[in-house]
Amino acid sequence: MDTRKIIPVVAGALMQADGHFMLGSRPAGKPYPGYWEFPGGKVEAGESPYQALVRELQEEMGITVTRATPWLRRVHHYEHASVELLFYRVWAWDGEPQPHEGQSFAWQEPGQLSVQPMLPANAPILRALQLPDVLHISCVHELGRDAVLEALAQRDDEPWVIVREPQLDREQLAALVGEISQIVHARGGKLIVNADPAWLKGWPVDGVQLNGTRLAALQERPAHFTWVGASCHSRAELERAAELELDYALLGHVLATASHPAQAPLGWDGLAALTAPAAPLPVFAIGGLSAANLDEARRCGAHGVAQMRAAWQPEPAST
Ligand SMILES: Nc1nc2c([nH]c(=O)n2[C@@H]2O[C@H](COP(=O)(O)OP(=O)(O)OP(=O)(O)O)[C@@H](O)[C@H]2O)c(=O)[nH]1
Ligand SMILES: [Mg+2]
Repeated sequence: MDTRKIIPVVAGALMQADGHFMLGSRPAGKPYPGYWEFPGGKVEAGESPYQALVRELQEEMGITVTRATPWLRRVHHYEHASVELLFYRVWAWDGEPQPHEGQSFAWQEPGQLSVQPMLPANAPILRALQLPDVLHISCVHELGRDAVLEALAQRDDEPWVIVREPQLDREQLAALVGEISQIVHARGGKLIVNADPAWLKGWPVDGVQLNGTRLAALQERPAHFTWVGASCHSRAELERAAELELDYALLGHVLATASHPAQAPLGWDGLAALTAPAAPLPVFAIGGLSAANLDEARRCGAHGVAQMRAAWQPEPAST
């Protein structure tokens, strides 16, 4: 075990509306010069992490952060130091980024990095930026197959769909997944299935979603899937999912939902408490939510939201 002091660090991903984000190069004279990172630095004594973020981005790039939300937490042991990194996503700021320390800045597209090398601790963070804002969870057991397929066919984005239909046997699930795959993949989306990973061999899927029981039984991340998520309800489950290096967790339920009438919802405060100071892996808030709850979910430490019934119903007019 590493007994060295762990240095608290904050870093911010400046976000554009289309999902592009900014990296900066580390200046000469610091550890890992020339490596690309999210701008930020060490938290000073007496500062909150958020205050440190605002100060670092002011000092290093001359911008004033006006809106940022906690996103991911990660401990990494370098040869020069052990660090606990709190990553924020920065949604709004005043001023134009200026290299105050001789660095370079580059806007990057998720999954298509044009600069290198990256700081070693940041691989999972860069991968998290490929995740969408919203996951759509199938609801055939309530709304019927036709309603779900029709709603999907009408989408004009690249939807990430999780098929979760515990009432279906393996053969029925395979048939449904085949149909949904055609629509999702024609749109450039991703398809994840909540089932025994062993069932999914050879199926046209991009990932597997593990329920709590499967997560608890797992010794390592299931192989052969690009994306692996888990359904979590507690801090212990979140930590376990992060240890297994899974890609995301669904965390809920946040609001009262028809599918879990007997259990009390977490509420927004409960969600924030479970992720504070930042989640160990990307969290999608779930439970009675829709895309309209995205800002609130992010304020409470989530990466995004997972929507179930709302995914297949016409979107309410925005207010
Ligand atoms: N800023 C930043 N630091 C990161 C990231 N990822 C990561 O592992 N780190 C590590 O966290 C530490 C941050 O320190 P820093 O050198 O930026 O600190 P600083 O701005 O306060 O610099 P200073 O102490 O030279 O004034 C370094 O050990 C760095 O390697 C990242 O994305 N951004
Ligand atoms: Mg720095």
